[in-house]
Amino acid sequence: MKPLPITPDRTVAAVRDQQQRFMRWPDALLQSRTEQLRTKIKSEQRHAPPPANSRFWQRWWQPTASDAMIEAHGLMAEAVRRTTGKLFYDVQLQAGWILSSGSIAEMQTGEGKTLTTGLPVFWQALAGRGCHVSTVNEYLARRDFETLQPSFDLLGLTVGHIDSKMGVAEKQQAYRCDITYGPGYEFGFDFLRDQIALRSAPRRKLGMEYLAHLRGESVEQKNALIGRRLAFAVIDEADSVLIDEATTPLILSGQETSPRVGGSQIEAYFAADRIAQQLQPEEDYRVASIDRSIELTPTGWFRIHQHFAQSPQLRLARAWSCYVDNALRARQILCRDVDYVVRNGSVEIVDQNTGRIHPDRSWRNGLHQAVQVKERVAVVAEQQTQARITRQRFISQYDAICGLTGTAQAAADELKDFYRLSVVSIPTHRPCHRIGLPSRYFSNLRSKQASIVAEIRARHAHGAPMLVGTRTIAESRSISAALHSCGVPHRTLNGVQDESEADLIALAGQPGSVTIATNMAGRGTDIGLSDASRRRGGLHVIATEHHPCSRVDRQLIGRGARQGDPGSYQFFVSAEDELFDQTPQLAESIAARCEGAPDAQHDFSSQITRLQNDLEHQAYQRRAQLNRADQWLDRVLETVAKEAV
Ligand SMILES: Nc1ncnc2c1ncn2[C@@H]1O[C@H](COP(=O)(O)OP(=O)(O)OP(=O)(O)O)[C@@H](O)[C@H]1O
Repeated sequence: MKPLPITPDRTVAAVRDQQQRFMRWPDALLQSRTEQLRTKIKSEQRHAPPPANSRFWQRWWQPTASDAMIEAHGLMAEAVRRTTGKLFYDVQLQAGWILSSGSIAEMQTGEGKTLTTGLPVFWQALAGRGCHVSTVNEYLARRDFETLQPSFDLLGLTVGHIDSKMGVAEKQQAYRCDITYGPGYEFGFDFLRDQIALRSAPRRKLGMEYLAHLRGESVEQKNALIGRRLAFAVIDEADSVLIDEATTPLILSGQETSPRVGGSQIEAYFAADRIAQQLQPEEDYRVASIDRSIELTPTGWFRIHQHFAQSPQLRLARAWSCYVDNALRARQILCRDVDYVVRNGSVEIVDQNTGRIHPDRSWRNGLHQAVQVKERVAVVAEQQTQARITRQRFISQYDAICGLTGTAQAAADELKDFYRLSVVSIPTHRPCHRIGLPSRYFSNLRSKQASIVAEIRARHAHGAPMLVGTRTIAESRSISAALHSCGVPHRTLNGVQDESEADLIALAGQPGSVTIATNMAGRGTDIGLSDASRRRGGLHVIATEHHPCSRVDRQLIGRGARQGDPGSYQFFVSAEDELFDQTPQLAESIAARCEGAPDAQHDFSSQITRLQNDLEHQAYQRRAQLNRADQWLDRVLETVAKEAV
């Protein structure tokens, strides 16, 4: 599909004209018009030239931009109006056009991306090849699905939703729909599950596929696959998925069926934990500040092997130093209520990007077991990796994608280089009234937290709703405990709370409401304000530290002052924040200037921006390296395939 010339005004006017026309039509007529469009697009598809064999997107037929696209957008806009009572803003129609043209639309936080996705999704779903709406978590997948399901129903399209707790049959049903909502990682895991099924399925004899077709059986049913061909995806929070998580692999594990070393393996984890507690930092091992990797010194190396020689009964599945490395990582690097939580007698990983807890995930190669030993919970068998894929590589399996986010421009070059996607910025619907208060700096964490609590108490007295964004669960707990002790009522959203996420968010915009939240309330969370809250200045966001990536900071402050509402934010920074781990000079300078005078007017914002830029550049280089490795792998696979022919 060729990118369309962007003529926002003409496009918006044309879609509005179509919608005006449809406003007079009864529901049944909208449905039959959808059916006609679907037939037209399918016939175009049948007569399209064969696929070009390129690696990236748009290698298969895509519906071309035409009057049909304008009409489809008009139909969807009208269906949304009838089912939600909301009339698309001009900026949403513009963004819809950009998305249907296969680009990334940068819409500021709170501008209504959920409804906007309906436009490209409806358009692409007409081709009947399945369209995925990929969100960053299950809560958003369900919320967005429930928001737009009535509109798609009205137009006669089928729509489903997947989550990690569903069984195969339920998922298959959702995947057979025209549109499927789900968290991006779950689409990836299902893809891996299908790859495994395909690998182990017996090869069919020539003609069997056709016979199955004549019997009315679909190939997917025959193979008991979960999903189907990856045709088109709309990626919500595109920068998080395509950039921040690009190098995080999706790993599908299965329980180890034949443990290689039996019960003495468990003893090895414990022995490694014992020696790890005896090793001395700097003398026996060093922790690298850049990637937090652990390196044993020659003395440490000697000590661990001396220890091993005294335990002849230990039988190992890997080198002894790996056990000790895991035990050191578990003790020195991974922190409870930061990297993981301990719940119901098991260790559950916290996703650092989303703040969500994933009970079904585990660290590999014995690290998870080392953490279980440290926490003295039951040690479970190691799991074998069955299949893995990087997110970057998984996304490249789609024929075409488009995406939305509030923070894409900063990553525009990378999106172009790696994914061949252009970024188009969409203006805001109403002017933004967000007020940024000067950051406050402290020499240590203790004085920072005391000031945060004092600030919350003072603001609470005036009744403005507040969102306090913390980096870790531990910090959310610590601020919560401090507020308890001074009698400030509040709620906590950190993945281990008892209340439902939706209920907490529904209350967060009420006057006087104080919500302490980890990254769970970062991207996508929509905090609705009451009129009384607007009169008190809207939502005030307190960010308890800077994230290494400035886009994550912008997402957090973007929870307030949405769509022209009032709102404000302020950062609290301490010299002991994790951000400064790699720049001790900056930490020392903040500590020295703030010592004894925490509220003096200091400004380190330009140094912090520079530091964030440096860290983002380092992360970019890691992703570029992975991308090169992926391209190399593709070339190898292509060569192997050619030689096989
Ligand atoms: N056309 C519209 N008319 C009225 N309200 C709208 C319209 N579009 C969206 N909204 C409302 O605006 C709010 C924000 O929408 P939404 O959560 O989709 O924003 P977002 O851009 O996805 O935010 P974020 O960047 O935080 O993910 C919601 O309450 C939604 O119902």
